[in-house]
Amino acid sequence: MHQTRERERMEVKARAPGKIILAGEHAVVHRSTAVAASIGLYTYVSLHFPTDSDNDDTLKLQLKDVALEFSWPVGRIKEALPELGSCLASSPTSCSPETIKSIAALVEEQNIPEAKIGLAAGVSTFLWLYTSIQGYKPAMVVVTSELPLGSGLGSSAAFCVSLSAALLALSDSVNLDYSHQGWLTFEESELELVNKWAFEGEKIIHGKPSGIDNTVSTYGDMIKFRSGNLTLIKSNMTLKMLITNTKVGRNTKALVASVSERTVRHPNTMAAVFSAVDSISKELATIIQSPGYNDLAITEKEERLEELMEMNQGLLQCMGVSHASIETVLRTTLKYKLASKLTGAGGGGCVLTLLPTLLSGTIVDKVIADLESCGFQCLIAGIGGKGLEICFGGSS
Ligand SMILES: Nc1ncnc2c1ncn2[C@@H]1O[C@H](COP(=O)(O)OP(=O)(O)O)[C@@H](O)[C@H]1O
Ligand SMILES: C[C@@](O)(CCOP(=O)(O)O)CC(=O)O
Ligand SMILES: [Mg+2]
Repeated sequence: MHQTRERERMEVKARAPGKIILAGEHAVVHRSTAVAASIGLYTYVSLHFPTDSDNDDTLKLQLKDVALEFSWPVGRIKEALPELGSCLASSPTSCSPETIKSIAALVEEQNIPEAKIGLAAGVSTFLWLYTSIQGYKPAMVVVTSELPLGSGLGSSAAFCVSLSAALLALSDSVNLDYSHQGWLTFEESELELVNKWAFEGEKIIHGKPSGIDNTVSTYGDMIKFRSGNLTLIKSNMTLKMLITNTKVGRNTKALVASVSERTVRHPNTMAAVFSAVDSISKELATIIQSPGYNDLAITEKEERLEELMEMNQGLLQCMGVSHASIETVLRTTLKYKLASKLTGAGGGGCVLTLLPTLLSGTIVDKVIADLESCGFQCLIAGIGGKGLEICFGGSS
């Protein structure tokens, strides 16, 4: 009882990282192996409940990056979603098609500008996760992100993971030390619960997610992932990747669906493509984990990785998810003998380029200048860092 009162006065902030997929995107949806690493760019979700004296009966959502604010009277949510609100936070369930429709009506009432309509899926996911975990309770939720949205760096998963974590942190389903100062990590069983809810959220945004993005965002580091199972990868080499954002917008759900449609049309051929990707991911994981004793061995490992990235890119092209802007990045980096592949869903979005250890800084600067002269945006992010963390603040 005391804990419940304490919780009501808390503010919680959760942060979850984005990711890069080193090999295996799309094929991982069709049960092939993929390798992903978290990156040092985060989405932050803060949550607090109004006090009785605030006399506020609305659920508010602020999406700072896109300058949008939403507000629903909790009575309206209860009326539209009477089947939710029983707060079974400890047992994640899927959102039924009927509930999706009712949620869509609540989102439509908010009149999202046409140019930002891609956000509707994120707002629907928010309403689903919020009501399932916290019920019909007034609150203020604020979201900010260092990740570009809809660019292949897993902003949707970072959103689902940080949101699920903040909601669970102030629920009965987890037992946390609210007096802890600074960032705190969840226990294994709590991470598992967050990851399951985040996966249910990703289903609303991706349609048919593999679960790799929410898993790497939850646990951090580098992982090998296949059919819902993860293996932690202990990297034995320093991997430096240049990330180029083509800034061509695209939508993961549509791209995942287009690969599935191609698979229905050419089942045997696509099975061979997915199987080749599976081998690429496994080989890539083996190389990253194998010891590299000296510069020669490291250069050899990097050359193998480059070849695998090129082969993976070719197979992604076979799946129909490359794009003219991605091809421009590939051509540009090839001028400097550097290998690249798209990362995430493709169709625009981000491209990875391996920067070998012995590559001079001058060349890196030249490639970046060349890519940026095409209108692209380059960044070098830390790979394989922390996963989900939370932090308490507020009036206690
Ligand atoms: N910070 C955020 N605020 C609001 N919605 C978000 C945020 N991050 C992600 N989303 C949702 O996720 C969608 C992008 O997901 P997706 O197409 O899978 O691309 P990616 O995961 O590569 O960024 C956005 O259109 C939006 O609906
Ligand atoms: C294409 C896919 O493999 C990764 C999608 O990543 P992103 O949403 O583009 O960051 C889909 C998935 O695994 O759920
Ligand atoms: Mg996504």
